[in-house]
Amino acid sequence: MVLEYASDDLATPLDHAAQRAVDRALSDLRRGEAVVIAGANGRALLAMAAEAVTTRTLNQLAALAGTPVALVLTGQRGRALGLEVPADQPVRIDPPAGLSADLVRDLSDPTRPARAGRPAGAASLGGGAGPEGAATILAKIARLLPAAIVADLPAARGGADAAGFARRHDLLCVRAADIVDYRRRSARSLARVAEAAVPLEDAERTRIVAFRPSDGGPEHLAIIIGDPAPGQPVLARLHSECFTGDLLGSLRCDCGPQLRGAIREIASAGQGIVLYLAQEGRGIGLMNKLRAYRLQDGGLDTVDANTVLGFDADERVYLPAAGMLRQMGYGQVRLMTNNPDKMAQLAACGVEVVERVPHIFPANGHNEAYLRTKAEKSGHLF
Ligand SMILES: Nc1nc2c(ncn2[C@@H]2O[C@H](COP(=O)(O)OP(=O)(O)OP(=O)(O)O)[C@@H](O)[C@H]2O)c(=O)[nH]1
Ligand SMILES: [Zn+2]
Repeated sequence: MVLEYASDDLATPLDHAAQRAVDRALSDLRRGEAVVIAGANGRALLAMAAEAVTTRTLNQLAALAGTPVALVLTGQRGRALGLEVPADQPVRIDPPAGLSADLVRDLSDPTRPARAGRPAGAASLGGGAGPEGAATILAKIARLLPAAIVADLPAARGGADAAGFARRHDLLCVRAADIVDYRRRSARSLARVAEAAVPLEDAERTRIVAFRPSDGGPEHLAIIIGDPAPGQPVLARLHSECFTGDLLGSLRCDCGPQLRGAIREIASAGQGIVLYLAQEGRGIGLMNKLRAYRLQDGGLDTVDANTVLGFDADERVYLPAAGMLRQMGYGQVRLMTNNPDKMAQLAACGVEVVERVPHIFPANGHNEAYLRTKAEKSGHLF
């Protein structure tokens, strides 16, 4: 997922109302409630997270909209179900026999015991995301399975005035375009909120600077070791949160050694920065990462497990990282990574990568296949 830095990003004022609407919609979605998503040309949908659906809420949604409910999946999930559809376009499934809560769960969650077959009534939605695509993006940002139940809101029912319909039924109305823009805007609203010295076992001269977006989105940390000079290339590690590896010492990945190793290496170089980014599970969230592990235990590799769940192989965005570095005065980095995509994305977000510093740790008896897949499929340079 590439979200490029746009040169007018810092100049245009943040649309707080748009960000607030998306943020509130995220929380409604996570509670299993419906939201109204307004697209272009007066099209509007009622949407609900597939993961939270029950027979009762499915029926409520259909009654409220007065139209049949459909399931929206990502193209990745559609392909995993045997549909010949583009991976990057949403798929809408209107089964002729209707949808039950069990069918919704089986089609959207590959960790369920019942293996879903190829669904009937599926159509790929080309030509941009539209409100259906926005519904899957909303589910992703909410760290849910990337699937939604939707029902068209006909004009006669209030679809032409989606905001009015939402108000009458005590629902939130959010614009599809604002959902699509949410992460880019959120990164732009990051501000330093707290800072303290935190001497570490391996790096005593360490400060932690905490960043928070003004829209209630995820908070990220800069771990600053020594006194790296602003305006000069800084030795930096962009570390994606990994609860299992960083905190518990999980042997399924290489994150624990990479985090501690980066701190040690930067301390011995004298100065540098570790950004600790809230993008657990390559951006799919911890719950979904555990689902991906489950699929890996069934034989899939780390990339296929993500796509079978309906995600891209890597859902991370680096705008927050770039924004933090730039706010602290660092426009150039010597990046500790084996991942060429990380370098390209940081560069696309306006931070120059002047050098790649390899960041390789030995396999541990459990993560050989994981590391091999990163090299073979994700282009990691080991
Ligand atoms: N979805 C998913 N995420 C994983 C899996 N294993 C580890 N992760 C996550 O992957 C991220 C670790 O990636 P990083 O080490 O930052 O980056 P990288 O792409 O490996 O590149 P490097 O900079 O070379 O380390 C963390 O967010 C982990 O939680 C997995 O099997 N599935
Ligand atoms: Zn990990």
